[in-house]
Amino acid sequence: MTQKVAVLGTGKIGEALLSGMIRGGWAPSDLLVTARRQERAAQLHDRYGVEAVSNAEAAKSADTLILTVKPQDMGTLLRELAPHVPADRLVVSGAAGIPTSYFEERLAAGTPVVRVMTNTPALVDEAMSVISAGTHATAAHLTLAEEIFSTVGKTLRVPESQQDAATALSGSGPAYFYFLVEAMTDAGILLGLPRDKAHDLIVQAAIGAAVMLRDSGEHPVKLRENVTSPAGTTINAIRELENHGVRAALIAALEAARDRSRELATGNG
Ligand SMILES: NC(=O)C1=CN([C@@H]2O[C@H](COP(=O)(O)OP(=O)(O)OC[C@H]3O[C@@H](n4cnc5c(N)ncnc54)[C@H](O)[C@@H]3O)[C@@H](O)[C@H]2O)C=CC1
Ligand SMILES: O=C(O)[C@@H]1CCC=N1
Repeated sequence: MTQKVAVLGTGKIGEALLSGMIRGGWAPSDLLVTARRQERAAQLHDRYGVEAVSNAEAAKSADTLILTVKPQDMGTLLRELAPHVPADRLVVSGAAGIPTSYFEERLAAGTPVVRVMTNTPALVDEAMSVISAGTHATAAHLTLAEEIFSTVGKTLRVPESQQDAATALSGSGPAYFYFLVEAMTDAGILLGLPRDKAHDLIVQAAIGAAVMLRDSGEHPVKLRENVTSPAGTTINAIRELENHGVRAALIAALEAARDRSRELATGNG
């Protein structure tokens, strides 16, 4: 049976997923989108050939509803959707923080809900999408969610109790790397390099390091030791990183992101 999938609230994440699904072989005629503004709906239709409909229409005609609005907009969207969503629809939430119970309380009894935390590298098919089942989601629902999100990268199943931590690590994760690249590019300027060259050097170092982390099978400590020559340059930099508490700062930063994800649990955070 053909699955009809609707993406509701098609912003950055929703569009990344939509384009990935189409690249992954989903027919635009099996996809629906909703958007708040008419111009956005028209833009999505022009770009991807998908039909843009109202939220109520999507709830009636799609088998799977993927909700990609901001956590703060989820309550409003659910109030709009609730009267129109039959209990056999699979509801997939892409929102940070909001637990599956939030949806289960607001939709028809027995509605299967799957919670997914993806990240923006979905735009280049390098996402990590972390997937958890709600009370009524079956193995088949999880498999379908994996099929959908695997069009934009890797997927990983975790118990829902680990979703806030996953959000702090991989949902927000790309931002930390961009922040580091920005800071190290500034360092390059301090050391006298032109900004564009400093940027290229750091980005290629990041790509090289990322590929080695993924493909070498070595522990990150070993990879770092291989760069760190006795009485060499790297150990001087590492000492400064430790002196400035960068490890502790990162642990505190991710703990703060995890706490914020918990706060968003009401959807009104
Ligand atoms: N940006 C990121 O890196 C990540 C975001 N997320 C989650 O994805 C969700 C979306 O985030 P973004 O794509 O960054 O936000 P966004 O603001 O780009 O997209 C949300 C879209 O929802 C639309 N919208 C809001 N209420 C609506 C309604 N009632 N009906 C139809 N459309 C409606 C907005 O107009 C907007 O286009 C959030 O819940 C966020 O927690 C998850 C992983 C990473
Ligand atoms: O900052 C946020 O709330 C979203 C969720 C994970 C990444 N961006």
